[in-house]
Amino acid sequence: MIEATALTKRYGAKTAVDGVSFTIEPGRVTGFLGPNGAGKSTTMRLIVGLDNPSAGHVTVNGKRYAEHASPLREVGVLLDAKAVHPGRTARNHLLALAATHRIPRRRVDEVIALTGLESVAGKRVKGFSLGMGQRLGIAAALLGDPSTLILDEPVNGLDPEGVIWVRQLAKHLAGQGRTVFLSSHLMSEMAQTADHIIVLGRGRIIADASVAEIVALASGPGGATVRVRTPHLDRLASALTAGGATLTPIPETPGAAIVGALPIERIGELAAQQAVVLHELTSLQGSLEEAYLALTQDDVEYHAGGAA
Ligand SMILES: Nc1ncnc2c1ncn2[C@@H]1O[C@H](COP(=O)(O)OP(=O)(O)OP(=O)(O)O)[C@@H](O)[C@H]1O
Repeated sequence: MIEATALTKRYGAKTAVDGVSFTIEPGRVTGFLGPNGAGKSTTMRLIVGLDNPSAGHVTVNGKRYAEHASPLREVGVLLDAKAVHPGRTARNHLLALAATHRIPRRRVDEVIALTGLESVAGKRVKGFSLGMGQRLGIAAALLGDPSTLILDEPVNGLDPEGVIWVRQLAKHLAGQGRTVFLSSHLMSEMAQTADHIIVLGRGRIIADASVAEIVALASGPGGATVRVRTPHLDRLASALTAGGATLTPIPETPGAAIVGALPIERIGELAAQQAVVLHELTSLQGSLEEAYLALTQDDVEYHAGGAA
């Protein structure tokens, strides 16, 4: 179990993590979602004592990371898969780690097999692809057979087969009663992997709930989340926000926006009243990806009168 209380990290004037409190429970996969720069990596570094908090505290199984007699046996961590001596072979890297933590050699072979690295274990790490490096990082995290796993962007660089492998591994480890905490910016991936999700935005917790609850939360009172696309977004935005809707443009798709707090039928009716042509009107209930977008993009939200 990981418990953070009012955890804060400031770098000069920048507050990377801003008074965050959460509990990561054992026996389930908890996803840590947030856009780039939200503070996910900083939070993970604070958990494992690679950085000191400016305020607040965080414990793993009731103690600060550094207070554990053998941290590698308590907490397995993948933070930066490139932090490996490039001239060493994968097996020697794992053997060196095992030796410093009095972990038996046979455990090295076990994690090599578990992570599918048998064919490259004797090769130097500097020739490894990003995906192979990620597998080696996960092998190192598993070495001490820890009850808590913290993996920062573990599917980064993996091929589709590797992504499914990480997904199954995370679920399997949680099924054994371990605490599994994974970060990602891939909402669709998290929806398939995590039982519980914490969404971080600009250093603060936006949501801490099950996938289903997060989708419902983003839908807001009075209606599901709906995606619209029109050549006349400004006119539609005025009509919808006047009708009580929230509207968040999707920057990558001109004319598209996520609409909340208004039923899909009412959105269609208001568009018709204003003679606004719709190229798309889609109900997004059930899509964590769109929910996440609506939750984290509130800074570009149209408000009533703001889009005339
Ligand atoms: N050592 C540091 N010195 C100064 N600022 C930092 C430092 N580390 C992180 N930051 C800043 O803190 C904020 C949070 O960064 P962090 O890396 O934790 O975010 P993240 O959610 O993990 O994003 P990403 O997915 O891009 O890594 C960013 O604005 C970042 O620039």
